[in-house]
Amino acid sequence: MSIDSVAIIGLGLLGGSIGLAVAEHLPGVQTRGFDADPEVRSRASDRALVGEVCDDIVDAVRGADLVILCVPVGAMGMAASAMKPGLADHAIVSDVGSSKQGVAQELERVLPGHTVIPAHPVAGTEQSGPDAGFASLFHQRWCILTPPDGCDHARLAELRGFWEALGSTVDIMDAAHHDLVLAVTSHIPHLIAYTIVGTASDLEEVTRSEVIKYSAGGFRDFTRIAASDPTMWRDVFLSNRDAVLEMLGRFSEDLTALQRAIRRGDGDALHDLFTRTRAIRRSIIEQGQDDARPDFGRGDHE
Ligand SMILES: NC(=O)c1ccc[n+]([C@@H]2O[C@H](COP(=O)([O-])OP(=O)(O)OC[C@H]3O[C@@H](n4cnc5c(N)ncnc54)[C@H](O)[C@@H]3O)[C@@H](O)[C@H]2O)c1
Ligand SMILES: O=C(O)C(=O)C[C@]1(C(=O)O)C=C[C@@H](O)C=C1
Repeated sequence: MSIDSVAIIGLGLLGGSIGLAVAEHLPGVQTRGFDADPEVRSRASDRALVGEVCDDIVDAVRGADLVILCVPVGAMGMAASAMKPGLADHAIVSDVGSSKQGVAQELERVLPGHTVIPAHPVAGTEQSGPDAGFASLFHQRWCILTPPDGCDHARLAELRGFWEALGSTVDIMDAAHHDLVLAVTSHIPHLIAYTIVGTASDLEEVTRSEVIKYSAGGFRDFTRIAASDPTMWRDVFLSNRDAVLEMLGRFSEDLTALQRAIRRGDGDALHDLFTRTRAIRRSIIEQGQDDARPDFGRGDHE
């Protein structure tokens, strides 16, 4: 079996980028797409995000070898259920959701007997919608596959090959482990950004518009992350609740330790931590994992 046709459900940042990346890297592969929002469908047609934009989800998935759900994690089950009547028996059903355990359970429940292989391309921006997608989003980025126990090796290899063709490096992981790792590396950083920007805007009453006016450096970076899509992130925190709460407990303890170091004037503790974290940043850059987005750092990203 090979992947000759792909159906993309949800034509926003992720879905649109997959469509454009397939056109660029796998020109022989047909793409069809569907989005629940008619305005998104219209814009997706204008931008030719997929070969054919369908007005009906069942038509979009009919006969497709691979179906990729690119909707918020809270909408995965509903989309899977709606597309079910058109789904071919041989199709691989995958997704791009930012959390994996809940999505996997939902897809297995709705589509028993189908080949479900959840995935998470660890690639994105704070932008969303059909105008946000670009073909190189997955270049030099990880894509984590979380196959269920007993997953067919050949089907897994097909999905791996698909993501590698789009420029990603693929890793295989258990869904629970994925959710714990991503809670630390992605979900809690977003929560911190939402918090700091929210706190600053609450303070604005007191400091007038100074918070916005002087937000040139660190705070500005936080505002980029805090501009991320509210629906997507609401769903991520609801679906990855246990891992996020576990890691948040750990984070709060570390924050309290820092608070104590500042109160006690313990400069060594502060300096030690900041030295350790600077080394981590440097090792990320040395491994060539710095931001690969095409417009990042050019100043027109925001
Ligand atoms: N944004 C990121 O940085 C990023 C990165 C990796 C993974 N993800 C994951 O990718 C998924 C999509 O995120 P995005 O950033 O592309 O969001 P987006 O808002 O840009 O696009 C999502 C699209 O899904 C559509 N949609 C919602 N419910 C639907 C349904 N039931 N049927 C059909 N269409 C429906 C919406 O109309 C919207 O156009 C999410 O699960 C998210 O967790 C996002
Ligand atoms: O770079 C960003 O703006 C992102 O937020 C991308 C990011 C991340 O946290 O790394 C966000 C959510 C994902 O599921 C994967 C990638």
